[in-house]
Amino acid sequence: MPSRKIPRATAKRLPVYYRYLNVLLNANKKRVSSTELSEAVQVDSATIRRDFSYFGELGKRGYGYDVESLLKFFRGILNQDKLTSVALVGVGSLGSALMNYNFHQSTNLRISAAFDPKPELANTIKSGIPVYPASELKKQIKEQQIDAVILTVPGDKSQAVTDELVAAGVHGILNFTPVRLSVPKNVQVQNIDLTNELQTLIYFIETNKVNE
Ligand SMILES: NC(=O)c1ccc[n+]([C@@H]2O[C@H](COP(=O)([O-])OP(=O)(O)OC[C@H]3O[C@@H](n4cnc5c(N)ncnc54)[C@H](O)[C@@H]3O)[C@@H](O)[C@H]2O)c1
Repeated sequence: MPSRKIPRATAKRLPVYYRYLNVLLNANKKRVSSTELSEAVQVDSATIRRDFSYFGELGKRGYGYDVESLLKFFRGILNQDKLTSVALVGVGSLGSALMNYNFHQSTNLRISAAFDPKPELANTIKSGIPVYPASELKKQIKEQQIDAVILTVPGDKSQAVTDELVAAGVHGILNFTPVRLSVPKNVQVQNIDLTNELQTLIYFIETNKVNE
């Protein structure tokens, strides 16, 4: 798949489209219009058309989009065809919950290694995932060729751990810590901030009430 520069907001919507297209496929639907898609995924149809336009001519005017070919196309982009191993760093409350979840519904993502400095956790298997001592971080990440990491360490440890991850060759960090990490240009950081999400939700609840 050639690499294309697409806006981050578009990239974030792709898995949403992908999941809904799978629902349509399972319901034996052959095609979908951008209006139908828009209602189902709650993204306005102009945005959907613009998102899809980054990937060339995917649909035909008056026909809509062919569900199967769209899915095939997105599967390629989202790497759904190959198993992606990620590591988790920081096996505390949040880290343990994510390990227990381990993307069971997804066929292509799994946490294949976890790291923590606590001696009682080192070299154990937790939720089916090997936990290595933090001192082995660099070695294991390199050996297992892990590209993406879920970061669930305490905030004050996050930058030092990030520097180690970058040195080990990691290219993406899903950052659950409240710290804004500093990384080189070739490393992507996706910040997950539950407070932010909740505040956004509350904002929309209030706005909807005003418009009711
Ligand atoms: N984004 C969110 O919505 C959200 C929600 C809850 C917590 N958090 C954040 O997630 C992080 C984890 O929270 P928690 O409640 O699970 O904390 P926790 O203290 O239970 O777990 C942190 C774990 O990191 C380990 N650790 C410390 N230094 C490490 C290192 N160098 N390498 C690997 N592991 C190391 C600790 O031993 C511990 O097991 C915190 O930064 C917290 O602020 C974020």
